[in-house]
Amino acid sequence: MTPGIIDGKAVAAELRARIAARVATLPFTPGLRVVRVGHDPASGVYVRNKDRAAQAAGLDSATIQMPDTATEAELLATVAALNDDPAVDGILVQLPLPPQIEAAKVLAAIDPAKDVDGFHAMNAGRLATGQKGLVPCTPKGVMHLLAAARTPVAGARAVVLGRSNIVGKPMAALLLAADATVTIVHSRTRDLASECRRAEILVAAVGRPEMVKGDWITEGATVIDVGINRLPNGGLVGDVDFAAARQRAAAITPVPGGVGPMTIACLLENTVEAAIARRG
Ligand SMILES: Nc1nc2c(c(=O)[nH]1)N[C@@H](CN(C=O)c1ccc(C(=O)N[C@@H](CCC(=O)O)C(=O)O)cc1)CN2
Repeated sequence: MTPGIIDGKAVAAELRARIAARVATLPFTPGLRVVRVGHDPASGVYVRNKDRAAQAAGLDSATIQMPDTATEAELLATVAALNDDPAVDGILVQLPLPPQIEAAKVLAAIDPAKDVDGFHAMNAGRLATGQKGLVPCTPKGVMHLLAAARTPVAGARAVVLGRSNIVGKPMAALLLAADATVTIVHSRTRDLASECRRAEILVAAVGRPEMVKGDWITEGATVIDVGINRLPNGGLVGDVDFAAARQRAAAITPVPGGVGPMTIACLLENTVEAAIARRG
């Protein structure tokens, strides 16, 4: 591992190996179903990678492909059938969905016990109130990366840039549960740069290419870049200006190869947790 660079691929590979070892000891095979609607190319890559990783870990995994023209009612009927299927422990509906389908309605229809994305309001509420539940994969992966980088979280000043239901809010809740002092900042925050400079842990999840500049980083901070932004030339960059930020950060995640691989590893972790909770 390059000093200061948090190798998400390596941490994810270790986690996937631990999960595979755990699955091998179970008296049942955890089942995962990923539902993809339409043909968004990036979603195609992510869904394929999820399926491969799940099968490699010994899960019973399959993708349900629905056409671009699928209606909300058809998707809800698919979710209902998966809710009722005893062989299925985890259900994930890949986002984004086509415009004719209201994502919130579909996510609310997933059985919270099978909601391996952790997006259902029941699981979000459990996380917010410190109860056990399924936790969204990307923020969960970030907590694993902080542990791997040996970044102390308890008592640390953590700043989360972004307030989405999928990353920003659950990220803040997890950091708070780990006793960090947490600030959420966003596009309407006054003087974002000064707020970020206060961070000992900075998590950028805003979806704007290289928005976080090198001089927003305090010397010795741990910087976690959740952004995956595709440039017109086909390259990928995060939300942080990596080259500049790494000069100041004690530890930083690259893009690609940082948080992304952890999202998939944590999906497997959630599926196994859901299976154990459901099947005893
Ligand atoms: N239902 C969900 N939909 C989406 C989620 C999610 O967690 N649940 N997150 C993203 C997409 N995503 C997983 O679904 C995801 C994105 C990126 C990666 C990843 O490993 N990225 C690589 C780069 C890959 C590339 O070249 O494009 C990396 O960062 O190294 C994994 C999963 C939106 N939808």
